[in-house]
Amino acid sequence: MSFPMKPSLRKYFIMGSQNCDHNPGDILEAAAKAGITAFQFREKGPSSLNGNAKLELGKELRAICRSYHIPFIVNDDVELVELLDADGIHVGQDDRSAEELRQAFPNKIIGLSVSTTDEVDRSPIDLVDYIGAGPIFSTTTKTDAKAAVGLEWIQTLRAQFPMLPIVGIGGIDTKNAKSVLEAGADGVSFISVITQAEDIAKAVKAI
Ligand SMILES: Cc1ncc(COP(=O)(O)OP(=O)(O)O)c(N)n1
Ligand SMILES: Cc1nc(C(=O)O)sc1CCOP(=O)(O)O
Ligand SMILES: [Mg+2]
Repeated sequence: MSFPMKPSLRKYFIMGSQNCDHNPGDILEAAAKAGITAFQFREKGPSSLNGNAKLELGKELRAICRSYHIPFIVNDDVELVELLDADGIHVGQDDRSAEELRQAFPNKIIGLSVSTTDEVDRSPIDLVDYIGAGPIFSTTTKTDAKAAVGLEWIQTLRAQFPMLPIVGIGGIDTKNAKSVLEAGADGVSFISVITQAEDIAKAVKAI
């Protein structure tokens, strides 16, 4: 299935079991029902699952995305992309290169993180489908996140790449999401604003 890139980035939810204090499938189902436009399976960091447990959770979350017709993107794990027939993969500067991924997956969505102009200069931007720009605001969800780069980073990227699909990430919540779009992003990606929400539907709609 193919997905239009910019609309898919509008409300891009990211999650792994390590982010959840109750069933991840129930959280994704509630978020999908409420209108998220893409999902990234990011099973990573302290207390995350490995091996078969990761695969089984991935299968469950993949099926939910299929039933809501939203792209299912895997973070980092190339093998899992194949095992789950994911719609795409998101990688950072220290992960598998976008060149290799484009060769392996000519028709899948490839997302790449960029946080500095040096990273942009080193990256094959023309080979990827979208870029993740962040952390826009400070975040405690990713333990090795860089210092916040601010909304100026979105403005800089948008000026350099007028047509490129861009999604902001890091510390995005119901109050500041609009400012990320106003700075020029096509969408926002977020974890804790949903996994820690008392009312997931209300939070997705507010974003
Ligand atoms: C949409 C989006 N943007 C950025 C990231 C961060 O990717 P990366 O820098 O590879 O860090 P990890 O997520 O792998 O810890 C992302 N996952 N998604
Ligand atoms: C996975 C991730 N990547 C980031 C980056 O800046 O590249 S920030 C981040 C965590 C985002 O979680 P929250 O929405 O809870 O702040
Ligand atoms: Mg990564």
